[in-house]
Amino acid sequence: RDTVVATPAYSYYDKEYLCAVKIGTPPQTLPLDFDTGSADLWVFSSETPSSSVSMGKAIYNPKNSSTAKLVTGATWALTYGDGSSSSGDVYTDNVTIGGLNVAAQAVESAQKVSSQFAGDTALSGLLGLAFGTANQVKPAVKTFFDNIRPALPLPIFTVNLKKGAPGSYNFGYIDTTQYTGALTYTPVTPRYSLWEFGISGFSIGTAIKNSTVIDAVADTGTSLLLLPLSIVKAYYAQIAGSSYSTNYGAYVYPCNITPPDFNFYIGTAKQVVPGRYMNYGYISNTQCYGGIQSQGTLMFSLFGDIALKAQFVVFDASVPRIGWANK
Ligand SMILES: N[C@H]1[C@H](O)[C@@H](Sc2ccccc2)[C@@H]2OC[C@H]1O2
Repeated sequence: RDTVVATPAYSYYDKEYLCAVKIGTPPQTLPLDFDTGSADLWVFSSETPSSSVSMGKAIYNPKNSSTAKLVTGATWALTYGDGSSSSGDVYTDNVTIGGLNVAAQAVESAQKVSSQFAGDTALSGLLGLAFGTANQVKPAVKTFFDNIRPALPLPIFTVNLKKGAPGSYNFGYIDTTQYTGALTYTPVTPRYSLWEFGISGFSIGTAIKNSTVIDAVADTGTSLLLLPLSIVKAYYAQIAGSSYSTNYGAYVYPCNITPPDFNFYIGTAKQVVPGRYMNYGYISNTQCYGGIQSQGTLMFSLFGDIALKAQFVVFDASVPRIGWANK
């Protein structure tokens, strides 16, 4: 039974959520972005070029850990959906999250990071919570969740992100005080080693349900809610004064308007993303960046933080399946 606080970084628009992770002996604490959309635990380290390490950023230094061991010959390289990338070598070391400890967890040390990571002054790395088959270390290593799973009462973790406030990741149990109503589960098909599921339909504001199966991935490492272009257009058609900004490559809307709710259905259960959650930030004192954007050529929709922060979500590896509840 373990809980860890997820604090929004850049909290004026909740770009990402970071959790304190202790690595090494004595422990070195780093804020990591728990990412259900990838499966590698990598960190800024003493091996990361200093020009890529922003002032004050916490880094992992294996030389200061009596339990660090280099995994000879192991390497890793990642390119994420947003084009960011990182790569390096691998250590094993003690990793503790909340009260859960893995003695010889693979910790991937960054010897190279792309500009998106170098420019991110908040995070010190990522902790992947997708299925282990997505891990990019050669030869492959286990994810934190795969290592800790046998020690958990249930093979699950839950995600309770919040708008502009700290939420939590819980491992091994469901805290029923974190949601309202019922949890509704639907199967996960990990064909890309991701938490991929189907929604049975959607509705905008108070309109009736549009029954259409949509293939989606629950991704805590993605900030926005990315949907098929037809749905995105129908959504912004409900907001007077909204438009597609070629400057930003995104839909924007007048900040003084509260957008409609976006509702998605798990089976017959209606899951609500309130319109007040849709402001992803001011781009001027009148225009705001919409939280819903097009998934473009992606083969699935991406339920990122804009949707996740409105929900309580159970990532259950036993079936696998995913459970959703309003809160
Ligand atoms: N699963 C996601 C991942 O966590 C991020 S990597 C990232 C980059 C910069 C800042 C924070 C995180 C990237 O965007 C979508 C997909 O890839």
